[in-house]
Amino acid sequence: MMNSDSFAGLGSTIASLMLLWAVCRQYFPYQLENYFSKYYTKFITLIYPYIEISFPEYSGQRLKRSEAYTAIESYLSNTTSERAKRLKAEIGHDSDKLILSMAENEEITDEFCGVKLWWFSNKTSSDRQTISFYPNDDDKRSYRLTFHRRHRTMINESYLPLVIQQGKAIAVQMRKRKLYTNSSTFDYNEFRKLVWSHVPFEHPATFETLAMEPEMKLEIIQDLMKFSKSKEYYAKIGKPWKRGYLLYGPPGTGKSTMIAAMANLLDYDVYDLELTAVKDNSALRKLLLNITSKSMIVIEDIDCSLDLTGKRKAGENQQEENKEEEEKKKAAMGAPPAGKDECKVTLSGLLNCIDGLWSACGGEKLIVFTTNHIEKLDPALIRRGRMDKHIELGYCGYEGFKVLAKNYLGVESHPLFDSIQELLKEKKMSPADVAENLMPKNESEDQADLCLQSLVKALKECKSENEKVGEEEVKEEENMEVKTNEEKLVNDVKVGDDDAKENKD
Ligand SMILES: Nc1ncnc2c1ncn2[C@@H]1O[C@H](COP(=O)(O)OP(=O)(O)OP(=O)(O)O)[C@@H](O)[C@H]1O
Ligand SMILES: [Mg+2]
Repeated sequence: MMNSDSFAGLGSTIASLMLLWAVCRQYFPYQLENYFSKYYTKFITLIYPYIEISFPEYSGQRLKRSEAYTAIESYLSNTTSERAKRLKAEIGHDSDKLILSMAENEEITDEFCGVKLWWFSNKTSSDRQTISFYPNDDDKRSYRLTFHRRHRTMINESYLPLVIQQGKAIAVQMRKRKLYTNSSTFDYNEFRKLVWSHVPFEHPATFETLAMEPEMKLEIIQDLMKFSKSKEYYAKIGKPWKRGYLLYGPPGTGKSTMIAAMANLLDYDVYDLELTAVKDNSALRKLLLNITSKSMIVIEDIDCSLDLTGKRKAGENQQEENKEEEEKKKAAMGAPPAGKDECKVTLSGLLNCIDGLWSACGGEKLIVFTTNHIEKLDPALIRRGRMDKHIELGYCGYEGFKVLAKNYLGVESHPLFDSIQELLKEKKMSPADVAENLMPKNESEDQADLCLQSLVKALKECKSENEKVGEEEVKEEENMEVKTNEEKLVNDVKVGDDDAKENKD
């Protein structure tokens, strides 16, 4: 086997030959050029007995990172630390250990069954000048494997499958769970472009610390565990391996906390999708394609994220017309056109991503929506099959209170528990408010007594369900009244406009 020096020597000889050929070829007629080109390739193959395989990070339209590249990256990060001379360092899974991996444009050797191989981490940068705080999107990375052609079969059939398999296993081992968010980065060409950025996922919530009825908790845990073990089942019934959860209920009832508990239970990454920051349906598709397996896609407050309901309602045309008229008026006054940067994700685009053909990409994943107003959502968005499980998170019950008392005060029984149980039957307080009352205010010893007393006081002052329902009805009536008045006003203005037009005619 050649050593590194002779390998480099051979490389430079070939480079010189190629240069010579490039200079000479312009003096040949094309028939001769074809002839020589054929023999030139044969000649190079004859004297250069090595095979090179390239594994680019992205291929085609850069839609999805190559799985082979990711696996090789993990494999090499494990094997390179002793061999490479230039390394990059990153904090590892438990945040106190550095993981070293091969730097860009660095070469290392590996050995398999006595055969020597070379791995080269290649990075080419675009010549385009961009001003950005983020890594250049046009950098092209790849790994190149070089080996002697006599080992072709062994490398293809044994070594590469082993590298991929070991790489995947290492990736799972070293995996540090992440919380992703879609933020926009400046891009010279497209002006705005979306990428996922991430931080380590460190939310400590678990189902144990979650305040809710024990039967409901158990049912959700069982459902999640069953889902995570059902790869074959989903394949058998011909369904993508995904499950939709809709969490709904008043503010502070634990929807976001439950998402964290679900992610911690299943050991999933969380992709917090901010729909309003997504440019259009194809940007959404691209984002979702870059979500890996074992992930949760979360859209919080889906009713506020987009006007997903309004698009289908009658009267939409009227609204659009009004909008257009307003725009025209603004333009006449010299104002810049609005909505240039507006989010154009549509309901059908979102539905398509949730369970269209694209939804099968990426494997095991949960899609979770949260809302305070389930009644505002389009039925198509939350129908069973799309959002398979609807979970209502309600006001704090006695069982939930007991969990919170144990979490916050470390008490499992207390003389005040009975009166709290009675009060919780009629008063409607969110777990967030209960938790706030149970939070020790200082470090004195009788904190449990004080906190429970303060909770009893707060519960007595809190409104009962009937009062709350009555209040909501009044609010709704008020809203309706405001709406009707607004509509009347718009109509009056329109009628006035029409009259003026007619008079003019
Ligand atoms: N069921 C619960 N179990 C334990 N803690 C809870 C629960 N509900 C709320 N909390 C506490 O209250 C805080 C707020 O809860 P959370 O953010 O999960 O509510 P939410 O339902 O997502 O509210 P919103 O609808 O306003 O987003 C949390 O930090 C958590 O400490
Ligand atoms: Mg929330």
